[in-house]
Amino acid sequence: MARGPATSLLRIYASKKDMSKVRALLLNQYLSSFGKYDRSESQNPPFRPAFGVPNRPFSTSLINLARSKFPSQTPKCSGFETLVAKPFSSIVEDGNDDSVSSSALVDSDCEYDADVGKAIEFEHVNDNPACDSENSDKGVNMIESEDVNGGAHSGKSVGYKHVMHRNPVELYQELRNAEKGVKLRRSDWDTLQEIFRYLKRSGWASDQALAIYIGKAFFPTAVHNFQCFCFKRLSADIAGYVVSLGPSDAAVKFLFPIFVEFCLEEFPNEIKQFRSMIESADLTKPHTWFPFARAMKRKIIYHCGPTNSGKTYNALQRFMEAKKGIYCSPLRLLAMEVFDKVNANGVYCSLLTGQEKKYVPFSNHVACTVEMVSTDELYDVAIIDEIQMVADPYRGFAWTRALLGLKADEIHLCGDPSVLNIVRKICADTGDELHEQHYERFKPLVVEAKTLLGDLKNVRSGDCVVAFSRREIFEIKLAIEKQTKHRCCVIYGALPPETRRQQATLFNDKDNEYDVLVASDAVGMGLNLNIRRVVFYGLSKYNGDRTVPIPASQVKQIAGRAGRRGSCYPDGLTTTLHLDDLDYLIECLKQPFDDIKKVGLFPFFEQVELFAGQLPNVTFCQLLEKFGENCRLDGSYFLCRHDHIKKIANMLEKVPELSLEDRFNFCFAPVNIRDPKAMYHLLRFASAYGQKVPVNIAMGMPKGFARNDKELLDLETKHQVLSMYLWLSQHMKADTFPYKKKAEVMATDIAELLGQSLTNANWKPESRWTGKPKPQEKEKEDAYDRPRSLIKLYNKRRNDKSLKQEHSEKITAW
Ligand SMILES: Nc1ncnc2c1ncn2[C@@H]1O[C@H](COP(=O)(O)OP(=O)(O)OP(=O)(O)O)[C@@H](O)[C@H]1O
Repeated sequence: MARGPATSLLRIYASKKDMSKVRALLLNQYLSSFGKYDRSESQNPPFRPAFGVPNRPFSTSLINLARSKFPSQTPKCSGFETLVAKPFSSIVEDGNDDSVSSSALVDSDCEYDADVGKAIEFEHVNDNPACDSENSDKGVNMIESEDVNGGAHSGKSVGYKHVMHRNPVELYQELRNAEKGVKLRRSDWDTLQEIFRYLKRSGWASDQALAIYIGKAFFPTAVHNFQCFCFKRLSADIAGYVVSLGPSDAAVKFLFPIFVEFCLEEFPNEIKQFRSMIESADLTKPHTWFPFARAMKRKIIYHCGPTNSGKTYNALQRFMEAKKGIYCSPLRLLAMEVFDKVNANGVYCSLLTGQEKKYVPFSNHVACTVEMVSTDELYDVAIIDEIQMVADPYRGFAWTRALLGLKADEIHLCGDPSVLNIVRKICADTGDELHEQHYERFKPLVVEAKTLLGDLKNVRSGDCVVAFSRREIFEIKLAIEKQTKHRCCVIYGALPPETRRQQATLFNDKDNEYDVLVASDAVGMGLNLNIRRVVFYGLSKYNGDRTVPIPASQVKQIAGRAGRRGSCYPDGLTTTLHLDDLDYLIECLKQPFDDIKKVGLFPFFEQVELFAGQLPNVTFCQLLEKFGENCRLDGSYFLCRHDHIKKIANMLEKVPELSLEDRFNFCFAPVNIRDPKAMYHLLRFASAYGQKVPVNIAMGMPKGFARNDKELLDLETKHQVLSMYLWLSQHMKADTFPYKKKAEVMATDIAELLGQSLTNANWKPESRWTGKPKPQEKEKEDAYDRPRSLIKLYNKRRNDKSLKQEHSEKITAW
C-alpha cells in the first residue's frame, strides 16, 4: 500500500531508543527554561511538548489577551474585561480556549471541581484580616471623622468618572509609587475592609486569577497582601471611588486588574511554581501527543452495530488481506481467538499480550491486547475491537491511545453506536477521514416472556444461565446438575483465558453431556459460543458497596450472545429466571444505546515524571492524587479512575528502592487488589526487584485438581500470581525475572487443572473474602435479593402503562 512521504519519515524515528534520547534532550530544555522564567511572555515563549508531553499554558494567557486588546500598553495588561479562565479537570466545549462564556464564570464558586491551588502549601490566612489589626496598629491612614471626598459611600460613583476609566496599569503604578495614602474615615475604612473581603470570596475573581497562575489556595493570601498594599497607598479619589461602589461585583471588577498587576510583580515565584505544576499536568489536546500519526492521513472505518452482526468478521477480512496489520483486543482471550483464526486461514500472525509473546516466523500481522499496541510501528490495517470501551472508567485510556496514536493507513473500529458521536468529534480534531458502516443483527433477538418461572428445572440444552457473582454461579451449577440431567460448563472473569476457552469448547461440542453454560458477565465478550438462549438468573449485582441494577448496555451485550450465525442456534432467545425481572430485561433491550460524551485518558510515565519534578517530597500515591486534582482536560476526555493504582502505590511505599518509573510500571501489573495473597506476592516481587536480586516465583505447584471450593480458589490465585510474574517479566528488566519459562509452564498446567476442577465441581462455594459478611451479603445467602429500586421502578411503570407485550408468548426486542 502506498504511503505518503510523512509516513516514511516517521519510520526513521520509530526506534524507542531514539525517542528516549529526544525526550531527554527536550526535558533538559524544559527544565532549564524554568530558570529563565520571566513574567513577560515575549522573553519566555511557552514551553512546547517534549516527547509527546502536552503543554499548553493555562488558558489563553491573561497577559496575551490584554496585550492583544491593548497592544500599545504592553508589557503590562490593562483595562481588560472578563477574561476566560479555564478550570482544571473542567468541561471545555470543543476544546476551544475561549468557548466558556464569561457570564458562566461570574460568581461561580461551585462551578469547578478542582481546587487547583491545593498543591502548593502557603501560609494560612485568616479571613479575619490580619491586615485589619496591622493597619489599625500602625494607625494606617485612618481618621475618625470626615468621609474621603465627602462621604462618597452613599452609593454614588458619579463624581469618579475620571477614576473609573483609568488604565489599571497606570493606577497600579500610581499606587506603587505613592509614599502615603489618604487618611480614611472609620466608616470608609470599614467599607474597604468589606470590599476586600468580598474580593477574597469572589468565585469569579479566584477563577480569573487562575489565568495568571494564582492558584485557588494562594488566592486569599494574594488578596490579603493586596489589601495591605492598598490600605497604605490609596489616594483620595481611588479610595473614594472604591468606597462608592461598596462590597459589590463592580468593585471587584474595578480592583481585579490592579490586583493582577500587583500579583505579577509581587509573586513571580509562586506564579512560576504553580504554572510549572499546571503545565506539567496538562492533558488537553491529546491528539497532539502523536505527531507522527497526525502527519498521516488515516482512514477510519467505524463498524457500528449490536453484537452478533458481523462487524469483527468484516474488519478481519480487511486485516487478513493487508500486507501488515494489527488487531487490538480488549481481552487476552479474544487476542488468542483471532491469533488462532488468522493463522488457521493461512495468514501468519503473532500474538502479543501483557503476559505472552508468540512470534510466528515471517508474520507481518499481530493480534495484541489493546494496552500492548505499538504507536511506533507502521501498519496498513489496524482493528480496534470493542471501541465503546474507550469510555471504560478504568481502561478507556488504552483505547484512546490506540485511536489517537496508531500509525495505520486504515483503522477499523468495531463496536456499538454509543461512542460514534465522540469518535466523529475526535476524527474532526485529528483530521482523519471517517467512514461509517452500520450493521443490524443477522437475526433479531427474541425475548421469551414465559421465563423459567423461578425454577432451574426449566433449563434446556443450549442455555447459558448468567449470574453476577462467583458464588451464585456455583450454586446454579450445583442446582442444575442435581435437579436435571444437564451438565454445566462454567465461565467467569477470574478464570484464565485458557480455561475459559476450554470450557467454551466443551460447551460448543455437541458430542458430550455438557450442554448448559453457567457464566458471569465475562461471557459478554470474546468467546465464540453456541448459545440458544441467554437466561438471566438475576439482573442486579453487588458492586462492593450495594446491590445495583445491571446497566442496560451490559444486559444487551450479554443477551446478544444468544444465537450465532453458522452455529446450530442461529436464532437467539433471551429470558429471565424470575417473572419479576422480565420487564427490566425488555426495558434494557429496548433502550437505545447511550450517547457517550467523554473518553478516558491517563498520563504517560513521561507526563507523571514531569509533574513529579514539581512536587519532589510526596509519595507516588500522593503524586497521583495531586495529578488528578490539577490536571486539565478538554471536554471530550475524562481522567481514568486510578483508585486501584493508588492502592498498589501505597503498598509499594514499603519498598524504598524503587525508582519512579518502576513504581509506575508495578502499579499497572494485573493484580486483584482485593486478594491479599496476590497483593502479598506483588509486594514480594517488587521488594526483590528493588534490591536487584532475581525475583523468585516461590510458589509450589498444586498436587492435582481442586476437590473443594477452597482448593479451586487457591488454583485461581496461583494462576493470577503467575500471570503477574509473566507480565512483570515483559514490562520490567527481563533479567530480574529469570523464571519466566518455568512460570509459563506452571500457568499452563494450572489452567488445565482449573478446567478439570470445573468439570468435576459439585460443591457449595465458599466466599473468597474472609471476615464477617456484610449484613446485605448475609441476607443474600438465603435467597436471591432483587434490588428494590428495580421492583419499585417497574411496578410503577406497570401501573402507569400496562406493557402491551405482557401476555404475548414471544416478543421481538431487536
Ligand atoms: N459474512 C459472514 N460469513 C460467515 N460468517 C459470518 C459472516 N459474518 C459474520 N459471521 C459469523 O457470525 C458470527 C458473529 O460475527 P462477528 O463476531 O463478526 O459479530 P460482531 O458484530 O463483531 O459481534 P461481537 O460484538 O460479538 O464481536 C461469527 O461467528 C462470525 O464468524
